Order: sequence, then C-alpha cells, then structure tokens
Amino acid sequence: MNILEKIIARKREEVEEAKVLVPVKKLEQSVYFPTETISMKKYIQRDDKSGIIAEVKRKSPSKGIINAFSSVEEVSIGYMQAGASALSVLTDVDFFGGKNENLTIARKFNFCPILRKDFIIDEYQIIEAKSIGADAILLIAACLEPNRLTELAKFAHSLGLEVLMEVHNKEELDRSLSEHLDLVGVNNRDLTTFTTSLDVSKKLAEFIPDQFVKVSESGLNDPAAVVDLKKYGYEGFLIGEYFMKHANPGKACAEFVEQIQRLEK
Ligand SMILES: O=P(O)(O)OC[C@@H](O)[C@@H](O)c1c[nH]c2ccccc12
Repeated sequence: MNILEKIIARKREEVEEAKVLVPVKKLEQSVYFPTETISMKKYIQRDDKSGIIAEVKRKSPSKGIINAFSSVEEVSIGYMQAGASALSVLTDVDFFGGKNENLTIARKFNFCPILRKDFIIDEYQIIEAKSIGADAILLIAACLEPNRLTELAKFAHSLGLEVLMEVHNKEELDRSLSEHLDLVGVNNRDLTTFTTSLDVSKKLAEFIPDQFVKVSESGLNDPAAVVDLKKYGYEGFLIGEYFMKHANPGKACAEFVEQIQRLEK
C-alpha cells in the first residue's frame, strides 16, 4: 500500500466511527450550519490580496513534525494580516496532526474563506466541514472515482461550500473535470513518492479550462517562483511548510508577500 492508500483506508474507519459518535443531526445543530459561506474563488481573485492560501500544518508524512506548538489563533490571524487571500486548515489527525477544532478556531478569529484540508470520501465529511465553519473543501482526484467526485462536489454545492479539486497529472485532470468545481489545484507533490516539482504546475496549466481558478499547491518556498507561476495563469498558491517551519509563520508570510510585491513592481 502506498501512503495515499494507507491514509484512505484509515479515513474510511474514522468516518464510520465519527458517524456513530456525532450523528448528522448533531452536526446540523452547529452555529455554523446556517451561516453563509465566503467565496474562496472571489477572494483569490481580489486585486488587493496576494492569492496565497496559507495553511495551518503541524506535521506531514513526508516531513514529520513541522510545527507542533504554535497557536492556531496567532498563526491564522498572522496569515490574514500578512495579506493572504484565504486559509487552509488540515483536519486530518493521524497523518497531519490536525483536528477539526483548529478549523473552528481559525473561523472564530478571521473573516476570510477557509478550506478544510482533509481526505474527503463521504458526504458525512462535507456536512462536518460546514458544521466546523469551513467555506470550501478539497477533493483529491487520485482518491476518488470520477463519478463519485462529481457527486461529492454537487453535494458540497448544495451546502454552499466551494470545491477545490486537486490533480497531479493530466490523466486525473481529464477524467475528473466537470462543471461542478470552482477551483482546480495542481499538486506539485506526488503523494505516492513525495517528490515535488513546480514543472507539474507549469505543464498542466494549459489544460485547465479558464472557468476555474487555477491553484498551484505544495513545495512553494520562493516568491520568484510564485511570480513565475502567475505567467502560466495561476492565481492561487497553497503554501504550508515554508511558513509553518518558521517560529512566526505570519511574519514569514508577510515577508513572502512583500517580496512578491517587490518583484512585481
Ligand atoms: O507544505 P507545502 O509543501 O507548502 O504544501 C501545502 C499543501 O499543498 C499540502 O499540504 C497539500 C496539498 N494537497 C494535500 C492533500 C492532503 C494533505 C496535504 C496536502
């Protein structure tokens, strides 16, 4: 089993456990359930923002512990003050050291779109995403049959959540594209081998139809690379590790944004 298969196998167990522990009826009682969501697509396209989707990421299967202790409140506020367009919060517990509560903390302290970063395979997790305060979900093409992905995307829309579909190659993109998506993310990291190359984003850009906001994900640690990727049509940039490995992730994000601005002058 590769790591992605391991994560999905565990996720199936987790979701079944959660359905018993917190039934859907309970999720629907959350204060966030009736609230309107904030469009990530719109925020990424705003001229006064950087396009950065800044991620709260404590650890990962490829890097181990990145930042175990910094407070989600401070990090998320720091990111938004730095000029990030949106937040991404990992909620996977076992492999990424996240939790649902982290997203809710980010929600309490920020008015901005928040992506629930997890491995979504079931409608239950989408209802849960809404109940913890998310505005958008991630659907990973490598983990889902195309018809199932479309079903889940439609379900997310029925709850007012936007959908970022993640692909890593042209085959995944071609088989999984549908009108029911809002943003398409190209993961520069191969989730089965962990090798990262920005060429993946550059190669796939021309095949993503213009109706979707293009997002380049992972391995971004250089403002010049972001400026370069914009030439390929990318408007969103999902960055976790580079910010989180600093003692003050918000400050690292602010400096990154300033450098982009300097390069673009
Ligand atoms: O920490 P990085 O290299 O900046 O990457 C962020 C983000 O792209 C990465 O966390 C990610 C992209 N797709 C995922 C799917 C699941 C978990 C995590 C991810």
